[in-house]
Amino acid sequence: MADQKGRGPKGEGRNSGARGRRVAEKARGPRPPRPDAPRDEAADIGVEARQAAGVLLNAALEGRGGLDAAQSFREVAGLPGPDRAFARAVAMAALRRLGEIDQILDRRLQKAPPAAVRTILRVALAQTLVLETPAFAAVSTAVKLAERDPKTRPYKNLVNAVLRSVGRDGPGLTTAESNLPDWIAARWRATYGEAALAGLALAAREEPPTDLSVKPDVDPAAVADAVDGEVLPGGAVRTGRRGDIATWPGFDDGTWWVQDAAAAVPVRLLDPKPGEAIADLCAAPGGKTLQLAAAGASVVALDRSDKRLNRLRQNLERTGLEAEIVVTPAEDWDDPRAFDAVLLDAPCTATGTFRRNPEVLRATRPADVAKLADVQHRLLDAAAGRVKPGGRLVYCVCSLEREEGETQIIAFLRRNPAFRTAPADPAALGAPVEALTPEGWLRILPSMWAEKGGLDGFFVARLDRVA
Ligand SMILES: C[S@@+](CC[C@H](N)C(=O)[O-])C[C@H]1O[C@@H](n2cnc3c(N)ncnc32)[C@H](O)[C@@H]1O
Repeated sequence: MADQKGRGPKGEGRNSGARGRRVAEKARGPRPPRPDAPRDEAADIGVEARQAAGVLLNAALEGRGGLDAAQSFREVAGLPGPDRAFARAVAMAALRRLGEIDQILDRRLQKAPPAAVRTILRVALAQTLVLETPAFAAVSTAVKLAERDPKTRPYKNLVNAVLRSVGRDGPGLTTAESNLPDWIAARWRATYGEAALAGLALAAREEPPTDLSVKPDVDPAAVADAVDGEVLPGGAVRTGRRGDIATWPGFDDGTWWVQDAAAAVPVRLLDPKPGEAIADLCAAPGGKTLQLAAAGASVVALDRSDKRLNRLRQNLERTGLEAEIVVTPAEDWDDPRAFDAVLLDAPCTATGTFRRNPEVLRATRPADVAKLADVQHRLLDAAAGRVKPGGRLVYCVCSLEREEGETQIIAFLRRNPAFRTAPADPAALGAPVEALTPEGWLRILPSMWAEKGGLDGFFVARLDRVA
C-alpha cells in the first residue's frame, strides 16, 4: 500500500541516532501540568492519553481493521490532537516491540496478571524503552491508570514495583525475533532462511523514514534539500522528517506525494509512455496512478472502494494530474476497452508493510493468505483480459507470502500461454539488485537497503502479451 499510516516515534536499535532522538523528543508525551493547574487536573494530565494507547493497542491485537475502528472510540476520539497523536505513537511502539516488552515483563512477573494490568505495563514500557518518555511520567501515569479501575486497583503496587525494577536494573536481554508472531516467523524462516528472518525481525523494530515520489519535471535534489532528505536510486526522496506532511515545503504546490521507495518500482517496471492507454485496476489511494499520470499516460484508475478513491481525488487535485476514475470491482467492470498496459496492485495481506503498519503482523491470520490468494487469482484473470496483444501487465503485492506472489505468477503463466515474463533490471528501476529472482521477477524484502533505512516488502512481475 502506498499510503503511510502509523507514523510514530522511532525506536532504538539499528538505525537509532540523531533522527531517533529528534523523533523521540517530539513524542515525549502530553505536556506537563501547568504550575497553576487545579490539583485533580494536574494529577490526571497524560493518564487519558495512556488509556487511549492501551485501547488502540488492544484493538490492533484483536484483528484486521481493529486499529482503524478504534480511532473513533470515545477514549481516543475525545482526546485533544497532540494527546491523540501521542497515544497512537505509544500504541505503535508497543506493537513494534511487543515480544521484547513481554520478555521483560515475564521475567519479573511470577504469575500472569489480568490482561488489563498487562496492557498498562506494556503501554508504560513502550514509552520508556522506545519513546524515551521520562520514567517518572510513564510510571506515575501507569499507577494512576491502575488505580482508576476496581479490577486493576489491587495491582497498582505490582505495576509500580515492576516498572521501577526495569528502571533500576535495566530491561535485560531481549530478542528482536520475539516481536514477530510465531506463525509468521516460521513462514519467513521456511521461505527466506534464518539470516533473512533475522534481518526482517530487525526491520520490524524500527519506525521507517518517509519517502516522496517527485513529479518528473521537478528536480528531486531540490525537494531533498527542502525536506532535509536524500535522493535514493530511482529518484525518490527519503527524509527522517516527521509531523503533518501538509505543512512540508512543496505539498501545496503538488510537486511530490508520499510513496514508499519500493511502492514506486512497479510503475517503473511497467514503463508508461506519454499517450498510452493504461488501466490501474486496484488504484486507491493512488500513489501508482499519480506516477502513471505524471508520465503522460491516459489513465483509468479503478477501485471497488469509493471512500478509498477520495484520497486519489484529493491527490489528483493537489498535483494537477488527471485520471478517469471508475468505482466498481474489476471483475465486474462492464467496459469494452483494451489497454496498452495494465497495472494490478492487488489486495493482499500487506505483510510487507509491517514497518509502517506494525498491526498487520498481529491482525493477519493464516487463513487470510489463502482467502486473498483466491481474490488475486480472479483479479489476475480479469486484468489479463484487458491487455491488448503486444501489451504489458504488471502484477504486484506488498505481501511477503509466496502464495500471493511467486505462486500466483507460476499458475497464471500456466493458465495464460499468451503471456511471458519480461525480466526486470533492478538497477535501472531503483530497486535493490538482490531483489531479482531467477525468473526475472522482483522480491523486495524490508531488510534490503538496511544501510539506507530499508523499504517496504513487495513482489513485482511484468508479463508481456505476445503480439
Ligand atoms: C494494495 S491496495 C492498492 C494501492 C494503490 N495501487 C496505490 O498505489 O496506492 C488494493 C486496492 O484494491 C482494492 N480492491 C480490492 N478488491 C478489489 C476488486 N475486486 N476490484 C477493484 N479493486 C479492488 C481495494 O479497495 C484497495 O484500494
